[in-house]
Amino acid sequence: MEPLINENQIKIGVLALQGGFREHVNMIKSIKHCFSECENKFKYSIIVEEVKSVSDIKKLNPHGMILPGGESTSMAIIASGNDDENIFTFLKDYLKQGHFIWGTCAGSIMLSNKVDGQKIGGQSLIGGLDVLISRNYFGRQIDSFETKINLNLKYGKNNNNNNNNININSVLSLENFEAIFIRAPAILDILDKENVEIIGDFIVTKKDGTKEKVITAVKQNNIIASVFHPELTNDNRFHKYFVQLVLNNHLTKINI
Ligand SMILES: NC(=O)CC[C@H](N)C(=O)O
Repeated sequence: MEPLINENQIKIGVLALQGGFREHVNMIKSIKHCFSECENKFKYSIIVEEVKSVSDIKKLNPHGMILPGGESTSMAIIASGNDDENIFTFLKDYLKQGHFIWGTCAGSIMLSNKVDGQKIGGQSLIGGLDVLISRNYFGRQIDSFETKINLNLKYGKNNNNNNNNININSVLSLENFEAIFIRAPAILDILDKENVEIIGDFIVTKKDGTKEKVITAVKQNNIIASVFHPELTNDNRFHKYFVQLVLNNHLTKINI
């Protein structure tokens, strides 16, 4: 018998090769439901699963994916050592199909087109995000820190369907968001100024007392990157924002 398919579901896959994937799964689980912003509000339940291989991803068929923090070099090695298809290659295609991917910390490095401080000999990347990222900008593990930052989470310009009532220009402003930086990267340069939107930055006081503005979160169409770890706090608003983006994108695709 065919399994019953619940149409009102949004499925999120969390890449579980290495690093802080469980925390993301728990954060998404804490959301439970999201709602379409169309005239007839539909309630969607949220399914989240760890995925370790291309066949896991194909089986789940997620509407959106999260790449956790950890160690981007280790994840690249694990991804290429699998007998299965290479996950990074698969995720490049997944992005091209217009699905959303959110990378946190190591995840944001893997999504970047240009990486400063790569391991010797280079490291394989998924790419797609047109920024220059510095892999260990804030130093070593011992230099990890927490701070409050402001975020302006944008719903974006990648919506060409006017039939739904999603307000694509709306911005969710989060003040004093607890941001945890662990061997964190920083986005040093935006290479495609037209398409990459800055959704988070803050002023760092460097060891010599000078101040510098660093970019901590960006959006480029269906790619979200944050260099800090919202999954390690008790605040699920960034995760809610991501789920809402994924749902809006899904509604655009099915033309609601
Ligand atoms: N917490 C993290 O994800 C650190 C990322 C690490 N700097 C890397 O290169 O992968």
